[in-house]
Amino acid sequence: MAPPTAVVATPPVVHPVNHKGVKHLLESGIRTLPPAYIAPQDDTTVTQPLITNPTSFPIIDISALDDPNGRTAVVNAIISACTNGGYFLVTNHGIKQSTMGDLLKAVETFFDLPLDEKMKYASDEDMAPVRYGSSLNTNEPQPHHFWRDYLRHFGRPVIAESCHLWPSTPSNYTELAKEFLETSWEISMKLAGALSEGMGKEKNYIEGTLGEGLQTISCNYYPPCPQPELAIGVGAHTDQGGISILMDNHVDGLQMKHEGKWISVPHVPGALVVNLGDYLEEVSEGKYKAAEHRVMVNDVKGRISVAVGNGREIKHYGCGHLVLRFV
Ligand SMILES: O=C(O)CCC(=O)C(=O)O
Ligand SMILES: [Fe+2]
Repeated sequence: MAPPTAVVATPPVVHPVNHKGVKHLLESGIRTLPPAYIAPQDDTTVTQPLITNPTSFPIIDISALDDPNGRTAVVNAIISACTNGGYFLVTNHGIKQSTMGDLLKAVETFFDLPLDEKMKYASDEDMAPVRYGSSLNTNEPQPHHFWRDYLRHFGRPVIAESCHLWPSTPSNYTELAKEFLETSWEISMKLAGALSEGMGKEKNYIEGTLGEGLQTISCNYYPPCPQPELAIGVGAHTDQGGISILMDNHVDGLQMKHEGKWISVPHVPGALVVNLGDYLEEVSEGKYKAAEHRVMVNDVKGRISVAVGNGREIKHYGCGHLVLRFV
């Protein structure tokens, strides 16, 4: 009898990160996807029925949260959405629609800058105070890349000390990003109040566990992709932090997973997308769900999103410290 043949697993091919980004790659004239961008089929294929009906997506008007008569109904809606899937759309949240539009425009202008300008913000530090990059926020070798470029920096607790490091072009970026970060924190804390009540705790319970807090803002650009069925903008993941608040330019792509099915997030003018991260699931002992989500790409129109993660102070992340380099 022949001796059994050992089955040796082939190590995954790892690719160095392309710091210059997907937009630059596209502008170099590629017509087909470089192999490094081909995602495993399970990540990209729609294996489960995809629900696109906007009416099945929770939309919560939070204007009555400060009104003693209307508060209970809003609190219950927030608790219900966060117990079921950990995501919802929020309206009447206090961020002006003009601020949202202007910030999306400023982000688009940033990604349209010549590569040299953007590369001024490229960094090898995961925790650099500002970072232009592509794919994931890491320099570790990756089996495949995501079809996404990003600009990422911190808000709380270091806005005042670090905002002079943020992109100076376009000139209105800093003011708009500051406003979006500060208001996102206020909205998150209102939501955290409702969620604390849902846990039978004082309104400020969750906020009290965050210490001085930590905010990251990710401005994401997903250019049109020559072979969108092979690539993924961002693979399925949950956010690490507490409450993430996101807006986009109404180009499809973001999907939430609910009971094994991917649901496309609908576009409602002026609304923000809220999704809970791992910490909210942890602090609520599983009552609230961290929402698994991913971003698909298309071959027609670039998607831009701005996402703010609002979470616990940095010492809880086990990932070192903010590297505040004053350049
Ligand atoms: O761009 C999006 O819609 C989502 C981005 C995202 O999930 C993230 O930055 O964690
Ligand atoms: Fe995310």
